[in-house]
Amino acid sequence: MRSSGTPKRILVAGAAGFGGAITCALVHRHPGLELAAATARSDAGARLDEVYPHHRVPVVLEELDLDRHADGIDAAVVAYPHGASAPVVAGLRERGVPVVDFSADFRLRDLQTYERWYVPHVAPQLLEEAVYGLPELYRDELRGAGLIANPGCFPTAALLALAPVARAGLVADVVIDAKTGVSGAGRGASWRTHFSRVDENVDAYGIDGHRHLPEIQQELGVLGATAPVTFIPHLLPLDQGELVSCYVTTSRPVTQADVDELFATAYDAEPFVEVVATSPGVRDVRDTNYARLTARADERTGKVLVFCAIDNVYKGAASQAVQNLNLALGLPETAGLR
Ligand SMILES: NC(=O)C1=CN([C@@H]2O[C@H](COP(=O)(O)OP(=O)(O)OC[C@H]3O[C@@H](n4cnc5c(N)ncnc54)[C@H](OP(=O)(O)O)[C@@H]3O)[C@@H](O)[C@H]2O)C=CC1
Ligand SMILES: CC(=O)N[C@@H](CCC(=O)OP(=O)(O)O)C(=O)O
Repeated sequence: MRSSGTPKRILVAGAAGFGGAITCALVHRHPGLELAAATARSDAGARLDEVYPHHRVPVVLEELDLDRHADGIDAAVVAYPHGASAPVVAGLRERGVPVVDFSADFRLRDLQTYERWYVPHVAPQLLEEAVYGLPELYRDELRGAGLIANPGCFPTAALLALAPVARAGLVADVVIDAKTGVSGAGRGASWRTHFSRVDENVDAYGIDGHRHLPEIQQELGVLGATAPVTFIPHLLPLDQGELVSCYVTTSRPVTQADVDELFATAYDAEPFVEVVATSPGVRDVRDTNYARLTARADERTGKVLVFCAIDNVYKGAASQAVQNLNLALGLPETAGLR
């Protein structure tokens, strides 16, 4: 770690992926950070602005060499898929490097739950030190953290929508109806995300259980809500953007004034959560670190309805990682993000 006045040097591993590339762009333009190196496999040797011209980051992608790349850096972002991330994160932690991990490898505190939904864990010894990287819930723990598990995109939106009502002990049952663009699936093409299948189409997926369900349940549990959760994502013909519509059956009657007070108390001081009166849309938050939400007490049904829009690759991944880096490295939380 170097002196506090100089820019903090950041390694981005997995820089040729959607999330990694945006992280490089955010770090490149950040007043307090410097892109020390960006690594990739298939695109190694190419410049990032050849792979993604619109990000305009003229850095040459290199093959990851942990000994070389971990030397002289202040932190790393690992933007790999789950399973591939854990060994690299472990290697960086062994070398004393603070890490923000994009994958699910360190999000679930219970090893058995992780292995039930994902793959056998190769670095379970690090689970205990990992901090769940949702700054609105874990700000104090994120300051100076060594390992940050950046949340999934759906859990980010759903937890921001539900935290005020969960904390108030109001959740008796909740349905989370989520919509996402295809960039959430990463840069690898598949039939599921093929233009010819997605264009002019909408469908639900993960209806027998999506891997973000245990993550949402874990964090709602920390907030005191252990009620049944139904979570169903839908794929839309969008590139970036995510909207979660949450239908909460409440444990006691609530008025709109109650709901307004809960959300104002939770978010009035939050730099990246906008509580608005009108229905938020994904365009309202595109390419930003903002979560934009509205909450209603529905007098006809007695439910609380909360709608939250984020950009899945920004607040759902890359810009949230930078918010977390800012906290971990002692920089202003909003630096490089507005
Ligand atoms: N896209 C999104 O909206 C969100 C993504 N995430 C998470 O962020 C991570 C990255 O996602 P995203 O950027 O979308 O994914 P991409 O598929 O676009 O990028 C992942 C990158 O990881 C690299 N990679 C894949 N497997 C390995 C491996 N075994 N070893 C080393 N590198 C590997 C690939 O590198 P190469 O191209 O060089 O082969 C690829 O560029 C994932 O964990 C994802 O779940 C989280 C929230 C939202
Ligand atoms: C469209 C699409 O496939 N979206 C992804 C979102 C993944 C994500 O963003 O989160 P993780 O970091 O947990 O992978 C999905 O539903 O799995």
